Amino acid sequence: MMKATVRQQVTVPLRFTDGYTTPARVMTFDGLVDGQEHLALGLGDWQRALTKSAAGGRAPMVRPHSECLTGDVFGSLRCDCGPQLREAVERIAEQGGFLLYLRQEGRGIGLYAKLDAYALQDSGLDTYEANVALGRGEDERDYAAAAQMLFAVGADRVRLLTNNPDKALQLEKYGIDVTQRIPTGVHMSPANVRYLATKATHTSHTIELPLAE
Ligand SMILES: Nc1nc2c(ncn2[C@@H]2O[C@H](COP(=O)(O)OP(=O)(O)OP(=O)(O)O)[C@@H](O)[C@H]2O)c(=O)[nH]1
Ligand SMILES: [Zn+2]
Repeated sequence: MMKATVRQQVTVPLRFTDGYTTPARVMTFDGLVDGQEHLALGLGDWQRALTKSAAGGRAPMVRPHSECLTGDVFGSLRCDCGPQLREAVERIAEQGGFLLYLRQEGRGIGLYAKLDAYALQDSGLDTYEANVALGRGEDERDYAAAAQMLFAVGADRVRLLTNNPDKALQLEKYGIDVTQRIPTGVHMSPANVRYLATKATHTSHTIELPLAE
C-alpha cells in the first residue's frame, strides 16, 4: 500500500450543541489512495497514547466515522450518525486517540444517491435494497485510505470503536493491528429503529436492540 503523510495539522476548539467542548488536532494528508479529503482528529492526549502503544501498552482508541451530512450536521433522526459522532469524540478524548472523518457519504454512494435511496426506503425498501435498486453496492466503502491515515499518524495498533465488523476486517487486511473492537452506544429513535435493525440482521453489526413490540 502506498504511504501517505500528514500534510498539515491545526488545533480546532470544538463545541457541540449540548455544550460539550474539547480541542481537536485536525490533520490533513498527502497521498491518500482515493483522492478524498479525509480528516483525522487527534483527541485527548493522543501523543501519550501513541507513546504508550509503541512501548507495548494499550493501543489508542480510534473511530472510523463515515460522513453523513444529514445526521452529522443537521441532526437527522433517520440514522444514528450524529449521536455516534458526539459519543465517539468524548470517549476518544477521555482516553487519547483519533477520530477518522471519512468522506464516504451514504456508505460510499454519495449524498444525492443517499437521498434517492431514502426516497426508495419511503416506498418500502430497506437501507440495503434501496442501494441495490439504484444499481449501487449495498456498502461501497473501502478503508485503504483510513489505514494509510493510521500509518501516517503512527497508529498501526488500534482499539477500534465500532459495531461494524467490516471496518475491523478491512483495516486488518490493510495491515492495521486491531487489538480490540469496542462497541458504540445504540442511539435509537422511532425514525431509525428499522434502519438499525436491518444493519444488525443484515451485516452482523453488534447492535443490541430491545425486542420490537
Ligand atoms: N446508502 C445509504 N447510506 C446511509 C443510509 N443511512 C446512513 N447511511 C450512511 O451510512 C454511513 C454510516 O456510517 P457509520 O456511522 O460509519 O456506521 P456503520 O457502518 O454502521 O458502523 P459503526 O457506526 O461504526 O458501527 C454514513 O456514510 C451515512 O451517510 C441509508 O439509508 N442509505
Ligand atoms: Zn447518518
